Amino acid sequence: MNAQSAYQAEEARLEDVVKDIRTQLGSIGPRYTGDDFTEQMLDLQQEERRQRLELARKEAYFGRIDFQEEGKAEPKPLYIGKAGVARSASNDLLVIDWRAPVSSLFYSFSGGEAPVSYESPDGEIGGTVHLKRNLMVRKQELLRLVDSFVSGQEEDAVTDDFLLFRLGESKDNKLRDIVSTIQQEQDKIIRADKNLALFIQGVAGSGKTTVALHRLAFLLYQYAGRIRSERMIIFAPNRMFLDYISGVLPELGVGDIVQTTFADWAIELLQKEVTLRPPADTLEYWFEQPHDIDEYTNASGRLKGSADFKEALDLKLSELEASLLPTEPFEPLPGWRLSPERMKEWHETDYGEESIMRRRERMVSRIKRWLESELKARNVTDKKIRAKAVAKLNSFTKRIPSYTAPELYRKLLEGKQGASLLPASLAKSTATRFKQGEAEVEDLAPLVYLHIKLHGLGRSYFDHIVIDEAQDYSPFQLEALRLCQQQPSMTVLGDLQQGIHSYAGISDWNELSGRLPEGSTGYYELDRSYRSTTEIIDFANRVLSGMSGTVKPAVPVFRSGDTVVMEPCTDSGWGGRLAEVVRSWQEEEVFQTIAVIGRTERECEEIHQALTHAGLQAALVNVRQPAYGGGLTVVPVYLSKGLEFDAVLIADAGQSAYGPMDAKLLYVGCTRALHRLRLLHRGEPTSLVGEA
Ligand SMILES: Nc1ncnc2c1ncn2[C@@H]1O[C@H](COP(=O)(O)OP(=O)(O)OP(=O)(O)O)[C@@H](O)[C@H]1O
Repeated sequence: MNAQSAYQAEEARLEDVVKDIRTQLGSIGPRYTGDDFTEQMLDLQQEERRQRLELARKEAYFGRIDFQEEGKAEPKPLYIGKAGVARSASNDLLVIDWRAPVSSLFYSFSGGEAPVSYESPDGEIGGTVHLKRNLMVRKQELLRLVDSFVSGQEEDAVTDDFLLFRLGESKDNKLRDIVSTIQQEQDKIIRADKNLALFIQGVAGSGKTTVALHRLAFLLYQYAGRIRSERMIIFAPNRMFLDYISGVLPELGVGDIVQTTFADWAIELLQKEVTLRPPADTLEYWFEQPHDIDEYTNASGRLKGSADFKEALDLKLSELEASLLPTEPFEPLPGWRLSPERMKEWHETDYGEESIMRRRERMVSRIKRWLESELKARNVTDKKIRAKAVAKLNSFTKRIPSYTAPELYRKLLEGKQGASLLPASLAKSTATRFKQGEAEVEDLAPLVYLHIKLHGLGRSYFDHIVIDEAQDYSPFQLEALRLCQQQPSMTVLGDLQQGIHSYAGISDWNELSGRLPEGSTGYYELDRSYRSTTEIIDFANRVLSGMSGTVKPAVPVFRSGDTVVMEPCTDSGWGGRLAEVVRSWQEEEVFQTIAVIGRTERECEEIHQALTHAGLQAALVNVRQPAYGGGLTVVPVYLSKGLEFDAVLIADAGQSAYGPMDAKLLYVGCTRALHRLRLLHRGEPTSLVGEA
């Protein structure tokens, strides 16, 4: 079939599919609003079907793969889309969901006549691929068709036309789904087994965040009925980032997954028993002034987040548990005796799996019940005697300790005991702060851990946990989250090379994965960067090479763009030049998002003033007002992490702005750019950039 008739045939099929989808949508009646439970359930199913069909109506499919299963006479064309659709009259599959086992062929097949296979619920299915076709459908119209493989025809070089087209587009202020162009190495992660804690180390722009979100959609499909979206959670570094990624799951037809920050989640779990010192104070401290290496190593966040601290608290918890068991008998009245041995027996046989304070509660009620039955058995009616017995009961049970997590944490950090757990001054200042009910971000992991050990999980049990920017997590945070699952099922992603919060995070993935049972973890690396042009990645790799330790350069997908420019400028001309560059970029009318990235918040204020003075309208992002709305943005480099912009201007890449300790920061700044990167520098350029 020639290209034109192939196009016409696809157009005709698309028309037929869209017509069928419309008919099906039209046949769905109004929503049920009554009280009948069965009707409500049916309505829910109907609503899910409606949403699936709506998704398919917009863009029915994006790919086709003709697969001839072993033993079958002919290949079968399979159309892959965001939602599976069966023909109304016959139940034939018109579109196959991208998450279905057979769809994995579309992502894993990279050409050739050799046999291929995929894992189905009934085992491995083998066969051969005859055609792989990408189809771009928008608003029910076929806009593009590209065959990346046709059996018997010579193969094109490995350029993925569709991917390059997609990457070349300009972006607004939201991350998007990538179902039509998921790459082989990404697909493996998305489809990996649920019952693992997957650790993903990926260079900047390798699609980690995107892949993790697609993985959630996959898990919900693959384990439908066994896991629920309300019991999945995504931890992201801040609310601005949460807003940035908020569109992806709805685009994939997935709702109801909690997306939050560790701090917000922890405060909620602790039932607001503490208030949080604004995280902005910590950020300001670490990013607005210089620090030496020792300060990072001995930072309070590292100490309180360490596995050693967790183990020391475990010992204290064991001591507390032991102290729950009365060593004295309970003797409410002369001659009446409940022995410690009996209480121990209750404790060990009946309350084994309960949380510490729940066991305490049960012990106290049991002692009460024992007293009640004794009073009854001995026929005590005299009110005075009863009151005496109850007073004894109250003073006896009061001696069995009871704590909330903040109370216990504070008690443990006071006095000599505190100095045995943390450096004395740190223990003291933390305990003092807790007197006012104030915690710092770094106290949240120990608090959550203590809370769950003391009071149990409640509703905070998770089927799956995603931790984004996990290089900024501490071992203690992982331990706290581990308590929220019976067995690890996590997607933990990040980039050690972007670990700019080294006053709290890790320097090796093993610090986190080593906390989990052997055999329960998996590790993947993503080296290809999809965000930026080759020129930008090559430049960022130069910055990376200045870092200490082993570094892994990002590998660009071949997409050439503008040369990266380093431009000297004078102090006096700086503000004016910033505005000139931005204005000229805006006049090109090709970029939807432009960022001017400053080193500190103070520098960003200066930049913002200069742009405003020149008549440009820019949004200023800072720690107290982190909101990203697209357009022109001025942002401190440490808040730009995770975001991306069509064009980036690093406001000052001079030696005084980015010293030898700042390679990760500058790397983060440069890798935010998709299509264009320029760096101004006042005075000497930073030595981190090295020689071209
Ligand atoms: N397979 C793909 N097809 C199309 N675009 C992709 C693909 N993979 C990643 N991208 C795009 O690359 C960009 C970077 O993705 P993402 O933000 O998920 O990467 P990341 O690894 O989390 O980056 P960083 O560590 O820098 O925050 C996004 O614009 C995303 O849409």
